Amino acid sequence: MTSYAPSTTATSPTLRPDSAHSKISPVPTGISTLSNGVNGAITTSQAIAERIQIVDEQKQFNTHLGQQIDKWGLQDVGFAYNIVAVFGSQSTGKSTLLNRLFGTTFDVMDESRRQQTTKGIWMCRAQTAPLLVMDVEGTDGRERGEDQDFERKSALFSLASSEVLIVNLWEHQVGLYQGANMGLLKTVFEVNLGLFGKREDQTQRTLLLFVIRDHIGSTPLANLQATLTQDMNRIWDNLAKPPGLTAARLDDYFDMAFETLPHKILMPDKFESSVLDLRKRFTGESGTETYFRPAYHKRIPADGVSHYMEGIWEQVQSNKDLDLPTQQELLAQFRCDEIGAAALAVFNEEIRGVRKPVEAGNVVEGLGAMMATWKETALASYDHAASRYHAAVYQKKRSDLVNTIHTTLHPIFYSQLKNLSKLTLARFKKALADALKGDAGYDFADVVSKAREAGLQGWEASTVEMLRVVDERGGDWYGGWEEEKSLLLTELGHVADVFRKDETTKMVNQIERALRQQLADPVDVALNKPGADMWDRVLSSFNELLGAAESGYLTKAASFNCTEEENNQALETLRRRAWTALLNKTKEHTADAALLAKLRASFEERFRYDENDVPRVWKPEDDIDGIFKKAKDQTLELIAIYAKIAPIDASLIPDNIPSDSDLPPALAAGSTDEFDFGASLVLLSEPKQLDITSRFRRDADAYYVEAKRSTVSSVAQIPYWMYGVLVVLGWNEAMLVLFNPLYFAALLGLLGAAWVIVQLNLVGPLFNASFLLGSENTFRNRWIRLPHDSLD
Ligand SMILES: Nc1nc2c(ncn2[C@@H]2O[C@H](COP(=O)(O)OP(=O)(O)OP(=O)(O)O)[C@@H](O)[C@H]2O)c(=O)[nH]1
Repeated sequence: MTSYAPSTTATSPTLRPDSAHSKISPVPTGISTLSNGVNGAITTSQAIAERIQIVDEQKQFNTHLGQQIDKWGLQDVGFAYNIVAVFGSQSTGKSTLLNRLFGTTFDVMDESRRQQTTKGIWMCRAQTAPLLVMDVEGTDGRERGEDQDFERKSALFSLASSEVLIVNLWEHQVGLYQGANMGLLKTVFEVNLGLFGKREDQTQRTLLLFVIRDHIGSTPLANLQATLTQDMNRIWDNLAKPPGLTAARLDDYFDMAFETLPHKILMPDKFESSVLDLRKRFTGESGTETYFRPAYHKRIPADGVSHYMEGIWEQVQSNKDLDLPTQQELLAQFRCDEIGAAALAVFNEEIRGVRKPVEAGNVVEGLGAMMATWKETALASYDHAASRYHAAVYQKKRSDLVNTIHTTLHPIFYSQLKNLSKLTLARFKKALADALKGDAGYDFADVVSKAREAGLQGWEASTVEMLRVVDERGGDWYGGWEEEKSLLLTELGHVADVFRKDETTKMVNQIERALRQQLADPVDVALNKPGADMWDRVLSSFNELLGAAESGYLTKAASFNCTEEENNQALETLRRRAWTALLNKTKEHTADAALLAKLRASFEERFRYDENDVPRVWKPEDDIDGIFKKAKDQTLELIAIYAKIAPIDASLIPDNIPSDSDLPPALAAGSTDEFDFGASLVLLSEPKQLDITSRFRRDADAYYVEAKRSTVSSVAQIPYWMYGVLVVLGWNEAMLVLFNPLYFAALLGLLGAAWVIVQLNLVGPLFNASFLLGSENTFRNRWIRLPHDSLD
């Protein structure tokens, strides 16, 4: 079972860090917190003092190692850390040495019980340096008996991860070739050959640091070193080496260093000062060279150490061949995936904010720059942590990450493209509408080209910004972009066509309106002065104005980029409308009431005025009948003139006014009745002419009767003798009235009424009323009695 000791407090009261020696404290005083120096994170001394059993007695690996490394503040230091492991016989003061050297908190044996304390493999962080220290269970462990399996596995494990292997031994063990240490060294050399022997690149080395304890001083270090070197070479030479490595030498793989420490109990002061000196060789204090050389580093980034060690231990445990390059590659794959996933999680969180609005059809401003930033941030975060791992794996996973980022961004890119196209089209429409709002004075082609140019430029600027997110691998992005651009251009063309049609129609309408106004006066003048050349005058004006309108249209249409067919259609429409306008104008003049008024006026002019334009006063000797007949005949001739547009000069009749049968169905469909130019020349049908003729005759007859009556009234006189007859015959009646009180009273009443009428000025109105009544009766009687034919 794995165990995890989170604090310095020992789990057993008998197992406590050695603190008996007050001169050198395991935790340097005055240091309460430490910065790991990489990301500025502060790690407390309490956290640093924590230890962890990474492999327990049951040979289980502790999966909390990663968390502990993080707590020690080493997660982000990359390669800026070191690992040292200690080996040696049981109870040779290994833990004591490590605690003294590095301020670690490994358990130290209780003197009174003398039993093995370190079980499995423990790890601590050094107090003053980014150094991981491994305390390995003592070899020849009494509790494990003859089980050499753990010794081999822990040696393999330590060699695969540590830079420096401290071999801890008593002075008296030196030269004992058959001793436990020699067995340990043999194991170390064997597993080292298995691990690093087959590598072509033999730069991977390990430092073997022999620390000779309880050195009395009688045998100098040089002699001890020579003995140990001799022993090791002998072990190396006797080693059964794999084929191809028979010539391999010990110093091809190992560097050696030797240190002695005085007796801890007998020479405590010397012991402590020697430990202090030794510590400097690890920490580099006082500028001394350290034991840690780059060639010893196993090149495992600190954040991958736990996973790497777990993998190594798994391999070691299952007795499989431990292939470090494969382990490093596996670690790289695992860590690069983890780092990539973390970077992607942040990336996905960032794009979440724009995904909805873009999918809802909105354009997100500056999306290209945002996309680039998100991608850069994700890759920078990936590169920062993953670039320390196996180069090929790092590159491959980076490429996968880039692809995932592109795939995630692609739908957003595509939606943004579509939204930008929609926005560009809307802006294009508005720009055209605004520019064409005013009166003429704009060049349509110029307006369209400028608006299209501006729209396209904006679209490209925003979309190209997004394209920068992908490199040459974003082929589908570029393809989609090109496709969308050509779609947009087609759409812009359609919109411009619609506007051009509208503008053409508007222009034709304007020209038609102007033409109608210009046509009104000449047509009025001509039709109010009827005569044989009346239609010549009308059509001359019409042709002149239509010609001007047509050339006006063509001048303006030059800027519309219209096709010839469109121009022809527009001109045909214009001609047709101009003709309709002319017809409408003439119909105003040939409407019943208007035409009758014209005929009456013409007749009156001829009948009631003489040759000198002086009004006629009819006398009995005048030839009323003759004058009447002539005036009437001349007036009746006008009806035929008004009835049809028929100029004397037939060439004045336009020959390019299209009938419905000449027009394409789309243009002809607007009218309800089918238009035929030839038929449109006839303004009054035969029945209509007869009707007008008959109505005019009645009016003319009235004039005739009036003329006749005026001659009668001018000759009527009462003879004077009639007044004498009236007095003689009425004498009796007058006397009767005067002398009869009743009649006399009635006479007085009548006189009174007459006086009132005179006073109220009612004489005139009463006279007029009685005259009109009388005239009406007279006319009615005469119309009834006078047959029309008698007047012809
Ligand atoms: N003579 C002598 N005794 C020492 C020295 N260092 C430590 N001791 C004593 O040796 C005993 C074992 O010390 P540990 O540090 O527990 O030894 P260890 O090798 O870690 O023991 P295990 O972990 O059980 O293998 C303790 O009682 C220490 O006080 C030393 O330099 N000389």
